[in-house]
Amino acid sequence: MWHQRGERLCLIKETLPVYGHQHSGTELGGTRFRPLSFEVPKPLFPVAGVAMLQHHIEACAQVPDMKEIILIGFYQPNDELNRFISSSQQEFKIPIRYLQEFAALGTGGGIYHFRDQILSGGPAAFFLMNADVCSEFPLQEMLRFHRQHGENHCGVLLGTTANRTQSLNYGCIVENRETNEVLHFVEKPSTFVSDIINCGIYLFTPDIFGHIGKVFQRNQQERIQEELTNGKQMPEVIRLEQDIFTTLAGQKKLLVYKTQHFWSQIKSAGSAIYASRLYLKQYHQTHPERLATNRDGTPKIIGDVYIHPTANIDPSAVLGPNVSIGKGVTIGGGVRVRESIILHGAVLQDHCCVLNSIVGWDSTVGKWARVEGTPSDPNPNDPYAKIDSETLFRDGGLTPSITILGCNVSIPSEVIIRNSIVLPHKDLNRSFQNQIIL
Ligand SMILES: Nc1nc2c(ncn2[C@@H]2O[C@H](COP(=O)(O)OP(=O)(O)O[C@H]3O[C@H](CO)[C@@H](O)[C@H](O)[C@@H]3O)[C@@H](O)[C@H]2O)c(=O)[nH]1
Repeated sequence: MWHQRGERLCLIKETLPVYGHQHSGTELGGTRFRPLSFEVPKPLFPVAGVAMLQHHIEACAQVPDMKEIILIGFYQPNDELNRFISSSQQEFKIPIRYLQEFAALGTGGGIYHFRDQILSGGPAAFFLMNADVCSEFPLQEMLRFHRQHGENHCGVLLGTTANRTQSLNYGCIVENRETNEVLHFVEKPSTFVSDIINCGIYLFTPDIFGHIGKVFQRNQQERIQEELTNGKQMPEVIRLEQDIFTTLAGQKKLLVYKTQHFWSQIKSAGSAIYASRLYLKQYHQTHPERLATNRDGTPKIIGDVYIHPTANIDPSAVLGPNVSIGKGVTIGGGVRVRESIILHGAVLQDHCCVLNSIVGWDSTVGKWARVEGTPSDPNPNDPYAKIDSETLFRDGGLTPSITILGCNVSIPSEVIIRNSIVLPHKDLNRSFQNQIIL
């Protein structure tokens, strides 16, 4: 059946409220990503030089017979998203469409709502991915695994190993080690369930919609009742994890494919710097042309560095490791940048130093200034540690984290900005430490 129809499509789901406005309830579309998500929807934020979503799209485009990519969100499409879609279509030679939900329908509700579009063309299976993850996206391996395991199951979940404490922040999967069937699935349990966690990357057959449909019908009764009693209209929210996986676990319907390759969530701005490091490392195999090299008359490069071809960098600057320099950035003499993302149009004046920071679009860092943050990397001594996407505040204070300059911020010469978040369009006149500068 697979080969006869041979059609596949890929969905990348993301809740994309317009520029970080929040929907009630859950953390959606970039609240922990502020102030950067004021300027650009989180999935378009550049990680290792390209939009976060481009990494998903590149992985999909490499799967043979991939026919289409659909992006699902409830964000009003704007010029930036449209430009991204059309340039990606051209570059990767694959149709890409954006489907807008009328409300946040939940991860299962969204795909169920658009099931006719997803199933048009009779796909044998489709991938579904969370937009806020970075991964090597072993899609072809998942496909092989799916084929090897016959036709009874309706989904393959990508799993990875986490340590016991951090596993509680994810969907936890208990598997039958011989058959790889999912025996139990618990979303963010309060006590330890399993060290195999859900990566938010799935391969489904169309049968998944039968299972979502049953939950939809059941909820429909409750919705009608609610409407009659309270006059309130409730959207058809269905959570893939709690409402579908938990029920299907133990029924031989779901399998888990465990990856040894890199994977991380991208929830906070700090995790974008970590994700950049992972992708830059991967470029050695996939895109060596994106990595800067040491040549005469160019800045000194240490480790993995991405530089947009339009950036103007003084040869006496020293960059890296893990640095991404965006379009049109200007970097003066003697500048040092390490573990940072410099967004397009930013200017780093002579001899300034930028460490563990994100410098926003069109911001300026003055001469001899120092912009520095605290990295939020996973514990390097624990092979299964994941990045902690901490909340902004802990014990009444700002959690030490990377420094973020919003767009069009101006840092004067010879000041130090440490562990701070500076909102857009600020003209600072002194040093700051551990502050949110509004
Ligand atoms: N289109 C759409 N997308 C949604 C909706 N709700 C959430 N999403 C998107 O789905 C992704 C994950 O949703 P979250 O609700 O933020 O869940 P999570 O805490 O990241 O946990 C999920 O991902 C983990 C891996 O990163 C998993 O371990 C966990 O089981 C779960 O799937 C994000 O990209 C989020 O924007 C919705 O109503 N509509």
